[in-house]
Amino acid sequence: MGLVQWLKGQFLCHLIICYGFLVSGLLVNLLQICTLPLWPINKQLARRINCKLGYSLTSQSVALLEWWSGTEVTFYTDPADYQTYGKENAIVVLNHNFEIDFLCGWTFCDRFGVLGASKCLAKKELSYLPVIGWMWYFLEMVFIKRKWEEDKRSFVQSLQNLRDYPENFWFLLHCEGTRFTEEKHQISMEVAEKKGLPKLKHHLLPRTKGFWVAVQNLRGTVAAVYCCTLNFRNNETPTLLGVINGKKYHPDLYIRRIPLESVPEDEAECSSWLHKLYQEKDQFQEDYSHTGCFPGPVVTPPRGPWSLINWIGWTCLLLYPLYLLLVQLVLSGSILTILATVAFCSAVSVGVRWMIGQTEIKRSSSYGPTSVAYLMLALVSAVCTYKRRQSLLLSSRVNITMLCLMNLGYDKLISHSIS
Ligand SMILES: CCCCC/C=C\C/C=C\CCCCCCCC(=O)SCCNC(=O)CCNC(=O)[C@H](O)C(C)(C)COP(=O)(O)OP(=O)(O)OC[C@H]1O[C@@H](n2cnc3c(N)ncnc32)[C@H](O)[C@@H]1OP(=O)(O)O
Ligand SMILES: CCCCCCCCCCCCCCCCCC(=O)OC[C@@H](O)COP(=O)(O)O
Repeated sequence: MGLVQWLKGQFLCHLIICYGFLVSGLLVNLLQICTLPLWPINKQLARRINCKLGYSLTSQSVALLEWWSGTEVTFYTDPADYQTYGKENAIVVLNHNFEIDFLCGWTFCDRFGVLGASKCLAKKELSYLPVIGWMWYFLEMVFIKRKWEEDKRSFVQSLQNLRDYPENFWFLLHCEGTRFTEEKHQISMEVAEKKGLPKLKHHLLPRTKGFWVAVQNLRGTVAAVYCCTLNFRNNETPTLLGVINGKKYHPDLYIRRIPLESVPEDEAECSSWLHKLYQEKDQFQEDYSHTGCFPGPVVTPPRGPWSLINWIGWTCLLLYPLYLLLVQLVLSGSILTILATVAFCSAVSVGVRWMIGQTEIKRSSSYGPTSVAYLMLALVSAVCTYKRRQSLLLSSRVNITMLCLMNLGYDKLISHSIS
């Protein structure tokens, strides 16, 4: 292992990275608050400033991925479509299997100059995330509780607000609504079976309402749907901690541009259209698992220097006061100052570790399969692991129990808990 690679694994380096991200993030949040008085006077200017501030923070993670870990996303796309990227608004549909899929998405945004303005349909919990979540609030991200009756008004309103957005933006939708786990996949395929839809091997069944509402409300604003399919070579399971440790991953991203006019307006037709799209995406993933590549030529724009320049700029700016503080600390020899510094470093480290935890699939929400069905499956897998020899017998027993419950009229309860 080279010296540089060794350094990338050191806690002190991680502490400096996290300190820079957290403190610059809080400063960005503060500056965003300062734009509040500008909104009623010049809303478009306030939005543009927020895009720049957003870029300044988000691009740090792009720099971390591209320059620190050396991860290079390979883009597969039609060269004719490539010409339009970054020059129009788009709805992006992306699979949700990996802990760093948002980072790879940001790289794509950065390469085409839409990183500061990029948006997504995100679960409400993410809006409370310090630094990132607070920043998103000012960038007019759309947050939902994933309960349609409670969401529909604010969802439509947030989409309508984007109609006069002053910068080109991409609006990311993970139609699966949650990250892929084996349990969720199993339940989701039971729903597919009930609905008479073909089973998917690599995706959860997409939830179609959000996509339809987004398309309907953004017609005339958005020019196309970008169907994006992400996978990693050699069955890599990338993590944000891996990236921070300087581990290099090999993501492949296949992008297809679909003009918005070809998406049906009628809700039922749009829903079938999306299901068909996911069946195609599933086939791409299946082919990828055999061939190790996506269809279409590789067209990868070169990585730009700006994310790195911005990152180095912030780090230098913030390390200087930290350096002064440390010198002061050594000179003073005061136990109180030393304790305060240790407490501060610990808080930074714990805070960022907690944020990183939000990206981990093992901490994924129980959205989708819940209560009865989910608990049953969890129970089955736990028991199966513990008592391997009896696993077949037990799982079939639980399946029989579920069938009995359905026959006893608990069908509604089970399908409600599934949804
Ligand atoms: C590569 C390029 C990248 C570009 C990047 C650009 C920008 C990046 C910017 C930021 C990056 C940040 C990344 C952060 C990511 C955060 C992502 C998230 O938070 S994902 C979670 C939130 N998002 C969603 O949930 C979106 C998907 N969901 C929907 O759209 C839903 O429709 C909904 C709006 C939430 C409403 O859901 P609801 O369930 O109420 O309604 P639906 O009609 O859709 O579904 C009901 C329907 O589904 C059936 N059902 C039941 N169980 C299941 C199941 N387990 N799976 C599938 N379907 C199920 C149920 O029977 C109902 O059927 P029916 O209507 O027939 O009765
Ligand atoms: C220089 C940069 C340093 C970086 C230091 C690390 C900082 C930590 C960054 C935290 C970034 C947080 C971005 C959160 C995005 C998480 C997206 C996500 O994966 O959400 C999950 C939802 O979609 C679905 O939720 P589940 O139902 O699966 O539950």
